[in-house]
Amino acid sequence: MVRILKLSQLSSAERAKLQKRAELDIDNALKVAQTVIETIRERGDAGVVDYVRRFDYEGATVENIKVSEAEFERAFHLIEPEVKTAIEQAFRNIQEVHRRQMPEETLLAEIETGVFAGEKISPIPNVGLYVPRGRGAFPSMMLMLAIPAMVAGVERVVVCTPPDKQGNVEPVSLVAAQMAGVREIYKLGGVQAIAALALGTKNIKRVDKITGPCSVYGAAAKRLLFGTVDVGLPAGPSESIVLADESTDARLAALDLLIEAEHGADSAALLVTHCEDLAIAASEYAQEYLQKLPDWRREFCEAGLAAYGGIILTDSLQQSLDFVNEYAPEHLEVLVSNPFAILGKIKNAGEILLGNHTPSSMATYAIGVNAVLPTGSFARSYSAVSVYDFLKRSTLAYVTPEGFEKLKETTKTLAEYEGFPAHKLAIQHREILL
Ligand SMILES: NC(=O)C1=CN([C@@H]2O[C@H](COP(=O)(O)OP(=O)(O)OC[C@H]3O[C@@H](n4cnc5c(N)ncnc54)[C@H](O)[C@@H]3O)[C@@H](O)[C@H]2O)C=CC1
Ligand SMILES: N[C@@H](Cc1c[nH]c[nH+]1)C(=O)O
Ligand SMILES: [Zn+2]
Repeated sequence: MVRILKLSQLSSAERAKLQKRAELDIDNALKVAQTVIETIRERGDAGVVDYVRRFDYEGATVENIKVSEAEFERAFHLIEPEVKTAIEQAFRNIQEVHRRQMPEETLLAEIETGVFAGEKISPIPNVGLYVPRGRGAFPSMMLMLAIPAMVAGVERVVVCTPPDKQGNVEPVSLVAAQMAGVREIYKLGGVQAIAALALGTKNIKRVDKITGPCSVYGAAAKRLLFGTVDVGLPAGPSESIVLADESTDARLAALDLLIEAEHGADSAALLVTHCEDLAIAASEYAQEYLQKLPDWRREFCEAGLAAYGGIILTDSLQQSLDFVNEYAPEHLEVLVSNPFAILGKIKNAGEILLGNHTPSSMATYAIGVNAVLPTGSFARSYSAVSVYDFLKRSTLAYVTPEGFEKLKETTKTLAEYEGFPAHKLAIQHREILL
């Protein structure tokens, strides 16, 4: 049985534990990350290689941690035709979604007569993408990161992704990277990847921004290197809420509960409902579906559902919605009778998936929406990865002589009040010089 927790009977400590998710366990990873970062800072490429050897691939050398042309080529021979077709459809949809996101390059509007203001959009010049590979292969994440970066026009896109024990990068990820136009890939995972990208070494030029989901080790490295590099959104252990009412098919609720649960023992998968019959039925179905998973994935589900997840029984749909908004899940599936009717009440969620035909696995692979999403309650303020992660905005202004006349007194008055005489002088002298 998947545990059923009655919300009104939870102590504030139990609610806080649910809310906090697996971020609880980052302290140990921070210690590991600190040592690795210091070593890489001092020893550069040699330090990077030492840690690849220790954590991922014993045969790593300074030369072979970069994916070679031969490896790119070989990946095309290793991919199964149906996987290639699937990647191609995913690619098209992700590209289409992100092309539609692209804003106008320049925006300049007349704010008052002769006063033009707006912004100019430019890509970030150097970006590092982290594509995980620990408890799964993630070519889908390669697409989700590389496509918006390319659509945004980033000049240098570098990818780090862990090698397997034989030193190989997962081949479908290499095909996906090539489709998106990425050619600079290093076989680095966890802390050594984030540190190399943030600090730079002789062989790996530093980047301006790193983005991509990772386990607790990468997350710890990002936390320590915040300030050295832009570390993007916090995208950690997967989490989800399936929101259900009395109309929901308990089998769908149970199936979708397991989607996020299977990522790892640190995943938080919740089913939230005010309907007790549904809660009990979904718990039983989930138990049944768990038997269809291989042992290691089932064990992930069981551990995560017992520690951070389960079924939350509320008193009403409104209380369920309040819980959702407080929790701010990465993924939210709305399986209630009329999902559009409650859309306006959903305030905090990385992704909102409406109705019975929109399971989160489809959003991860095929719809085209970005599946790299904020976790750990950061959906309260962060958004899914998008072209905006790879763009920055410069404000832009142009004032005509007529506009200058309109703004000069205000500028002088405020400069005087704030005590900045040079600010005022620049206006006063213009009145004489121009
Ligand atoms: N929020 C989002 O949008 C997404 C989140 N995810 C999450 O990202 C995470 C990916 O994690 P993983 O699959 O584990 O891949 P990962 O690539 O982040 O982790 C593997 C790396 O961790 C390092 N590592 C492993 N054990 C270590 C140790 N004892 N000490 C130091 N370093 C160690 C190794 O260098 C290895 O390369 C999962 O939690 C998954 O749920 C995945 C996709 C999307
Ligand atoms: N659904 C995942 C992403 C994923 C990629 N592959 C499988 N799952 C997430 O929550 O973040
Ligand atoms: Zn997933």
